[in-house]
Formats: sequence, structure tokens, C-alpha cells
Amino acid sequence: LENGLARTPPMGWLAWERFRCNTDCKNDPDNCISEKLFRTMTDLVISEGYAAAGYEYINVDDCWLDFARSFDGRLQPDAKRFPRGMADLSAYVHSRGLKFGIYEDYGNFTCAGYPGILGSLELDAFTFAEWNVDFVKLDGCYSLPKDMDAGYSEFGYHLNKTGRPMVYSCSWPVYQTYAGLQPNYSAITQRCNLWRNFDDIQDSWASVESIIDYYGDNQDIIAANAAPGHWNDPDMLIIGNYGLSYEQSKVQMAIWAILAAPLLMSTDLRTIRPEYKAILQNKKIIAIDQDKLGIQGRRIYKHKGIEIWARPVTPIYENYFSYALAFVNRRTDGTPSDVAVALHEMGLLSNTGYRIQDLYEDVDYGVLSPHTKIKVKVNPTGVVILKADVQQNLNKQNFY
Ligand SMILES: OC[C@@H]1[C@H](O)[C@H](O)[C@@H](O)CN1C(=S)Nc1ccc(F)cc1
Repeated sequence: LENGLARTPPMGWLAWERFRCNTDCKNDPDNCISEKLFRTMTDLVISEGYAAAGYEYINVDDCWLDFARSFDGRLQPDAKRFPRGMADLSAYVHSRGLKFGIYEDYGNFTCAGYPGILGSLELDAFTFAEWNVDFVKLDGCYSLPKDMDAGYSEFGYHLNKTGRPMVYSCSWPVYQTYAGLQPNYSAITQRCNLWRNFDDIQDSWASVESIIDYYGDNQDIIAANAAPGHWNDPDMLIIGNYGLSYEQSKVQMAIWAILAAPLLMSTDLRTIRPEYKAILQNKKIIAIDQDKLGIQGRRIYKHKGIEIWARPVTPIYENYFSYALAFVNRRTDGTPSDVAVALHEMGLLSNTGYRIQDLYEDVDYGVLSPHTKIKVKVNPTGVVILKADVQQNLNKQNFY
């Protein structure tokens, strides 16, 4: 969507995967979906260094609402859990220098059964503008996938008509895919700043694996739709929760960066362990994700549990080509796997040499000659991600 926003994939914090639809503020006041939770996470995004690393959106997801609209037909938050209202919460987030996101559903209800926007698209768009919302996630429960092209387009029209710039996150493709329809990606890229392509992420390595496989297996259809202003969305970062090991957490961060994915953390910033926080704040990996070219990377090798993913990024000098290269070990047979590959075997040409640096470990491989193999050891369910600055003056590099 060309609205001047999301020129790089959005970064922020999204409540859903970690906090779900916990509305029991009576018995669980510290973890229920409430203004207190979002104020606390806003403060921690600042105080714990996440904002300095690039995280900027604080996004509410489902279950923020009252079950009824107000007397004048407007959406309203649950008064007990958001007593000061959403305009106040957004003002607080803005006062801390961050941006505020909200959630709705193109249907009669949200997935959790709260009021949807059907019948009030214009009013709801204007309500969000009045609350100074900066990001809207529109879900697709309780509506007909065949109506989504028109429905999502119409709501985007109303959002635009408010005159307030708002990032527009669409769940359109995933619901059409579920219905066996082929999403119309040329429409989606024009109407949305990001869109979910596949299943909700859950707190498990199996879930992350299934998403990685989906984006690798379908890259010919979906990778090319990513560019500044419009991004594929493989769903939230679950690093810091219960389901991923340290190695697996590094895999999610590395592959999301290769995929030019939005980096929307969904974890408890009050309790996250330092080594997981370090992964989320890894500046070299974030720089790959936020690379200005906005080219989504691809899986270029997959054999016996070893995968290689590559993403072209902004070259460091003239007649250079730069790539992020991720080596993933999907195996669980105990010992790290040796992977040795030469540039030309990956379709990366060089006639003078290339420089390799490890983006997680502080290892610089120095300058290698074009036929020298890159050799890495990859831990089970782990990853090694490198930056390759390839020098060649043939002035041609057909990466894809
Ligand atoms: O209710 C909202 C929740 C989150 O916003 C996810 O990111 C959205 O993809 C949708 N969603 C959920 S749980 N959707 C859903 C997931 C499984 C199901 F059987 C019925 C609905």
C-alpha cells in the first residue's frame, strides 16, 4: 500500500501470542488484556532498550472491546479493563515516543466473538483516527473469503479518507487460502502494508518450522510481493516465551530477517531472560530485516535437514553484491552439522573475492578467494547467519 508507511517491515510489540484473550483481571490482574498491561510494556520497550533497537509499535489485539457498541454505535473498550479509554492509552504510548496499534475484524465478530466492523466500516475507521491510532490489524473471522477483496479494500478506503496515516495489516490472504482460493496478491499489495499468509503462530518449534516450510515451499508465489510499503507477515516473534530453545530462537530471528518480515514481539518483557532479549535486540540481524532494498530472501538449498537461505541486501561499495546467508540445521541427531559451500555453488558470482562476517558471533572470516568454500558448524535446530560482501566487476549477478 503506497501510503508512505512501512517503508521497512514494521517493528513493535503485539499482545496476542503471549497474552491471548485473558480478560480475567480479577484473578490475573498482571496478565489480563488491560490498559495496565500495554502501559507496562510501553515503558519496558523504552527502558529495556527495544525502542533504541528499532521497535516502535505497541499493538493491542483481540479482546480489548466491550461486547456491545455504545449507544451511538461506536466501538468501545471494556470499561473495567480500559477505564481511561483507547484515546488515553494511545496518548500515553505517544507520550513515550512510540506508536499505537489496534485490532478489528472484517466480519460480524472478531475471532474471539467481540463486535466486528461489518455495517460500520466508515464509523469505525473514523473512531480509530479520533483515537490517534497508527496501525490497524484487520482480521478475517466470521466473514466470507470471497467478500474479502472488496471488504478489505473498502475499509482501507475509509482509513485513508480519515486523513490519518495508519499502517494497514490485513489477514486477507490466509482466510482465502483456507477457503482454497488463490489470493489476489496484486490487489493485496496495493491495499495493505502487510498481510498474514499462513497459520497463526503458536508457542512451539513445530509451529515455527511449519511457517518456515510454508514460506520456503511457496516462495515463488509470495516472495516477490514484498517491497517497501508492503510485506508478507509470517506472524509474531515468540522469542522469550516457553516453547523455543535458545538455538531455535536464533533460527526464528534469523529467518524472519531473511524474509523481510515484520518484527512484532509477543512476549513478557518483564520476565524475558537476558540471552533471549539479546536475540531480539541483535542490531546486525535487525539491520538485515530492515534493509532498505526490501528484497525478501529465499531458500536456495534444502537437503537432508540442512537449509541455506539467502537475501540480497544493500551493497557496501560499488561493484559489490551483499547477501545475508542463513544456514539452518533442522536435524535433531545430536551433533552440530558441518556445511561447506562455495559462493558459485549458491549462484553468487565473484571474480575477485568476498568477505564474510558472522552476524550472531563476533567472527570475521576475512577475505576469501572466489572458490574457497565457506565452512560453518550448525547446531541441531540451530542457525549460522553470515553477511557476505561479494566483490566482482562482471557487473552481473542474477541472484534469483
Ligand atoms: O482472536 C484473534 C487471534 C489473533 O489475532 C490471530 O493473530 C489471528 O490470526 C486470529 N486469531 C485467532 S485466535 N484466530 C483463530 C484461530 C483458530 C481458530 F480455530 C479460530 C480463530
